[in-house]
Amino acid sequence: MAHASIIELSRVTKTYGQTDGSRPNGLPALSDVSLRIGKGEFALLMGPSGAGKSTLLKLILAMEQPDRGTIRVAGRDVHRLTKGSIPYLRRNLGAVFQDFKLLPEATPLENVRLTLQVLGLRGRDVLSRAKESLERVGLDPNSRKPVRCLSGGEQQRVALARALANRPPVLLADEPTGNLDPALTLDILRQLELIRAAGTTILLATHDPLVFRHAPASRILHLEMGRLIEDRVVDRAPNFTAELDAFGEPIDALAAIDDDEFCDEPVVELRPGADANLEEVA
Ligand SMILES: Nc1ncnc2c1ncn2[C@@H]1O[C@H](COP(=O)(O)OP(=O)(O)OP(=O)(O)O)[C@@H](O)[C@H]1O
Repeated sequence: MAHASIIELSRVTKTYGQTDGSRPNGLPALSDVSLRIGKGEFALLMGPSGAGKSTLLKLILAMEQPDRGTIRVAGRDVHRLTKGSIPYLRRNLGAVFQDFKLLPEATPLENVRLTLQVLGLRGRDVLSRAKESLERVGLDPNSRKPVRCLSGGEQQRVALARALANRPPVLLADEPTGNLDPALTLDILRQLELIRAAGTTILLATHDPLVFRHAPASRILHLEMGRLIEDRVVDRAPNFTAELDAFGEPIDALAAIDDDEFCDEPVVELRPGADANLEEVA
């Protein structure tokens, strides 16, 4: 089925400055990359370490500038946006990076709520949206635990909830299952599939073969040495049950982890407007 494009790269090349530790000889991190991702797709960006996956995501987020080429999100060239429009772009793109930088002393709800405030949301909407997005990823919005007491998988879910709280049409995820065991990896994939089924376009970068085998992707993009060597439409029905049987773990492994013995440290209350914390979330 043809989709209208929501992300479009046209002949994009990106070289990092040679003085800051990039590849020798100024080899581009991305070389003449063109691709389109349709609305509602689940695109998997594969490739070994150093292939250029994070660079591609950062270019879409306008965190890096291309040397050449154009990058459009929902038809708008993200590198020609006025400064004032960058927050607009960020609001439309949810992002989960591996170093998800949650506030360790804050509860999941505080983490999500503060991010929404940084994005400029105010009023009653903030709390209800924060709660809704935690519920959406299967977490209890009323949990009083600081996130440092949560398991890796639970923390990753908080990061996902934070990226989704603003209901962005597109979710960019860079190794969102890094450091998670196989059962939790599959659990995150299941969450992502639910998010996609609710209408969010997903671009997930990974070099994890387990993710490659099980992500319910509609498109496989393969980068190597900065070049897009494969762009293939696939039709994969989500199926997490067979692999879980093999691991002998229940799919809802997180529910079992979430018990009070895990951490009994008190929560440090964050006051609304605690600016020192806001900077870390942004
Ligand atoms: N800020 C930077 N400055 C200089 N070189 C960089 C920078 N970021 C990335 N690179 C270089 O660009 C190339 C692509 O890196 P990138 O992080 O995009 O790859 P990746 O596929 O995401 O790898 P990984 O899976 O290890 O994160 C690598 O050679 C890397 O060393």
